[in-house]
Amino acid sequence: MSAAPAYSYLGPAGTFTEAALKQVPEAAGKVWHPVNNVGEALDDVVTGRSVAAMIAIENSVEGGVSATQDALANIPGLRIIGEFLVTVNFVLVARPGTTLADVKVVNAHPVAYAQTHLWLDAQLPTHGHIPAASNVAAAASLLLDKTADAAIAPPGITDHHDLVVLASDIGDNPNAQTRFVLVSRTVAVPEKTGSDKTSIIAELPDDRAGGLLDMLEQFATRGVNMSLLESRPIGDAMGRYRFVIDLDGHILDERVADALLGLKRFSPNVIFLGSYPRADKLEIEVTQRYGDEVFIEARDWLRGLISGEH
Ligand SMILES: O=C(O)C(=O)Cc1ccccc1
Repeated sequence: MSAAPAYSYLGPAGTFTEAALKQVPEAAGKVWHPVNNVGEALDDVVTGRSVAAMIAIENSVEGGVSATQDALANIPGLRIIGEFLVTVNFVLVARPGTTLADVKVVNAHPVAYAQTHLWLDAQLPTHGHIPAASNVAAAASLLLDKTADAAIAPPGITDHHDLVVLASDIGDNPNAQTRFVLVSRTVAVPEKTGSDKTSIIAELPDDRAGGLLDMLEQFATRGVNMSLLESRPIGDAMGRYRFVIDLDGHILDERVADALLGLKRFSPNVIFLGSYPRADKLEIEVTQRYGDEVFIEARDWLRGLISGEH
């Protein structure tokens, strides 16, 4: 383990991931490791090179970041300890002297590319695409070789590199946001704050009618709202999927704990990724029927019946 606590993030400096890490007060003044991909970031956490890694997990335009969801499903011993939102917009940059008419090939991170395709299709209908490891790596590549003529990058990129902006605000959705999570090694869950989220990944026991409904019912009957439900192929055979789920609430909320117990009773694999404070600070309100007291009273009632107290 490294001497000073370090934090890993998708680099180089200037990425949206770095902007997310800047929102973490505990990371201020610590060593920050720029890495090339999610796997490397999580490997730093597993090996203890870093205490935590910031990784993109979902964006408001494209949905879940599949590389992140798959890595969290496959690497044991990790916990999400926080989430952070970054508003993302993009510029098209090029080497000085390039004009928009010169652009034949665009270097871009696949997620950024997917979020700018309306603009690209309209303005550069015949362009080619070279994928990059990050938004800043895309821009930096322009100064390394001439395989691409332009790159999609965060607006602040010209502070880091001698490039010119050919077009600004090229994102398809001006309000696009990306959700990042801070991931550490498995730790005890933090206290609940009243504004929490719980992330899990679960598999179904077999391929029979109503299996997914069985899973969803665990949450519905306990008043637990889902804010994300996505399927990802397990990868071992065609047609086998796991479900990536975000729940409103904390594992220390009785209704969430009870729903997880219900799920665990029939799912062959429930991965608990963590309960952590929400980025949107939304207070989770539940009707009295799903409050902690009602679950506790019901358990006491059952104990009373068994012990003969009432
Ligand atoms: O953090 C970055 O800048 C990245 O390259 C990943 C990314 C890509 C697109 C939107 C948000 C994050």
